[in-house]
Amino acid sequence: MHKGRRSRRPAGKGTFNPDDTTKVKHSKLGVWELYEEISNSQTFVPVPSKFKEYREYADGLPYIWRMLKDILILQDCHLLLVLYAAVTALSALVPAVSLWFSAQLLTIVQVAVDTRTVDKRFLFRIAGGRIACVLAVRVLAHLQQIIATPLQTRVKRFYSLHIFHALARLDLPTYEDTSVQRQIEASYSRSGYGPAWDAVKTVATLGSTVMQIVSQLTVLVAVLREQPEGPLLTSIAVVQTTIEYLSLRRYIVPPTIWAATTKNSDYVRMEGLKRLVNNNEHRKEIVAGNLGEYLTEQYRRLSRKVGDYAMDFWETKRLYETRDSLKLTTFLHAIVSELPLIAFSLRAVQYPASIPISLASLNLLRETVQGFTYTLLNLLDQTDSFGAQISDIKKLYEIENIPNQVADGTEPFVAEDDKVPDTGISVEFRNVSFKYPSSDKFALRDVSFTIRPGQLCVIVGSNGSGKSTILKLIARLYDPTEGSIFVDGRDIRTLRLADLRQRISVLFQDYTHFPLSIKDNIALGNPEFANDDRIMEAARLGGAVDIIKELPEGMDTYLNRPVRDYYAAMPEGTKTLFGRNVDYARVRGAGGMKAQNTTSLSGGQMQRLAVSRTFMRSIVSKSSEAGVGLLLFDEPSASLDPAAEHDLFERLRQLRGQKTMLFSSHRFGNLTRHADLLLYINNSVVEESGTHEELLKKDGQYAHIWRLQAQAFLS
Ligand SMILES: Nc1ncnc2c1ncn2[C@@H]1O[C@H](COP(=O)(O)OP(=O)(O)OP(=O)(O)O)[C@@H](O)[C@H]1O
Repeated sequence: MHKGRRSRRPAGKGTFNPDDTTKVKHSKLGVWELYEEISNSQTFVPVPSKFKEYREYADGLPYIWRMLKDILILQDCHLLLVLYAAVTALSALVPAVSLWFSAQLLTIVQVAVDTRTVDKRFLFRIAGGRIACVLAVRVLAHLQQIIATPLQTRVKRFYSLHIFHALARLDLPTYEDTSVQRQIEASYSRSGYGPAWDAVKTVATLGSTVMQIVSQLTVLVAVLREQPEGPLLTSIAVVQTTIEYLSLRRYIVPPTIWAATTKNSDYVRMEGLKRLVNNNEHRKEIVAGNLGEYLTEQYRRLSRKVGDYAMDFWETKRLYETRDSLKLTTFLHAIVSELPLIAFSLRAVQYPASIPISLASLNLLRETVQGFTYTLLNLLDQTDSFGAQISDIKKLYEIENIPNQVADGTEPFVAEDDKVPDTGISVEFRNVSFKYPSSDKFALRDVSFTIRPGQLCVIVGSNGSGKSTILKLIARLYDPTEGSIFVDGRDIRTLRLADLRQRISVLFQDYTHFPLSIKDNIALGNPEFANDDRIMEAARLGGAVDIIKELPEGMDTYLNRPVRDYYAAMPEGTKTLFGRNVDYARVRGAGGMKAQNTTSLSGGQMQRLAVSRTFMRSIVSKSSEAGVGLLLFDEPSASLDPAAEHDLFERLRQLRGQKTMLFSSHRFGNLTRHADLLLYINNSVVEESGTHEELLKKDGQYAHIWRLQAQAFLS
């Protein structure tokens, strides 16, 4: 992501269509195509166009108030905040004091011209005062930093927790919703300290800028009033300030909405080749395929073809900006900024007696105008970004209230008297159809079936037929588009989600390995119930004990360490560091480098760990803690070898007791023969259902595929 200025307006509504030439300006920068929204605010109309924006921000103000209240109750933050405000206010006053000293110097010069005498003590006092001002700026800036550090860390910690909680509670369709994703994104600011701290800083800077302007203006008016050329000086100051502001603004304001892409296939290919040789993942193929020379030749050819424009977007943009800066307007600006000097020279010719004082006034004026321009510019800039920040803060607080799309039910669904039910849970699908939120296609169409308590049901079907979807709907990750699902005769939409999920255990086909230790990965199957012995038992049942023993840190091993090691300039002989392999490709890339942080296991080994987690949840907890009555397994044996698969099914059968079990599989055999109910699903529809024998007798698709697989096995 671009580290420069952020676009200062919050993302608006509507869409950005690069092909719409009425609204979007297209330019070509080297290999890049830049599309910029033609925005009215580009033509400088600051005040009226901003009113609408400000009104929008106004409804974010209550959130700022809430933020301040939240920050004030954090440990010591009220004191720190008061100190921070005090130091900021003091720093804001320094320029005016410094200006006042400059004016005093002017008076001394004036007196000297008139009387040919200098009050030396007064002069030293003033000079001392100016030096003190310079020192004060440094000291105050340092103090501000010292106070800000603990403050920003605490604010950041507080809001990290806030965001964590807001995210952890989101359900799947809500989390996948792009508008929700955008809202989440806004709650992280580019500065890295979160929108809350950014806003605090902006409020402080805004206040200090206003103070600076008012105090400087007061001093300036007081000083210039006593000058014979007062009105002339003031008008020149205003003109010059405006010109400077406008010319600076031209460079500072980026178009609000823009996009850049490259359609240069040679450049894209070049970048692809670069990644290919830089990434360890592909090294095996490069070496085995003897691709080194070929790749270099390709790269050389492309590099020659694309030429000097083979630059990333920001480099290209900088290049073009440098060229733009040579425009006529920049020359004009340079000339205009010389005007005061010319005006005063002419004046001096006219009234030679006023030369020293005019020059001194001119100097004072120039110094002030400079400071003034930047302060003013800052103020306008800050009100802009402050508006955007208000809306970010609003989003930050609103993520707490994002409603989950799968609405919670109200009825309890726990075992009566906290006892584990002896029998499993029954499941019924009644005319269920379902489309994923992001898709127009039905993943399930009019599916109806009933699994009685304690039955073993296997759903078979080809890839993409809808097997996993059935399991996801039972766990209420999504709600059916049409029809209803019942567990123990009760509509799952009426049941409390936490209760429902507590009584179901699911092993997903696309299970993921959490970036935590193996121990945590297993324990999270049922964290409240977990202890070392139970985790070990779950690992044994999942067939993962041998794999874990092989690992350097056993149960405490992180397969994906979420925190990277950083190192630089390692001698080439250092193969491992902190027990992990040193990644030289990354060391080469930059100074301090993130290190390789994965320990690889095979697909089957990973699956055993995932199965152990499921055992932790469903089987180990035979006592009342979990009360699981329904086990859902989505292709649990897909990556297991036949012996491991056989063992797994044996253990599952022995341990499941009376619980209802539902498997999805596209392998026929071991499991399907033992099933009480088989559902053969094809193209989103349940086409056949019954026991293995019944379906063989029926001689339909199931029988056909069964015979195909049996033949393959026998031949
Ligand atoms: N998150 C999703 N968003 C949109 N479409 C999806 C999503 N997940 C699955 N689908 C689509 O829904 C249909 C059914 O998918 P499902 O995962 O239930 O099939 P499956 O029978 O389990 O397949 P496999 O044997 O490959 O696991 C497929 O067409 C798939 O592309």
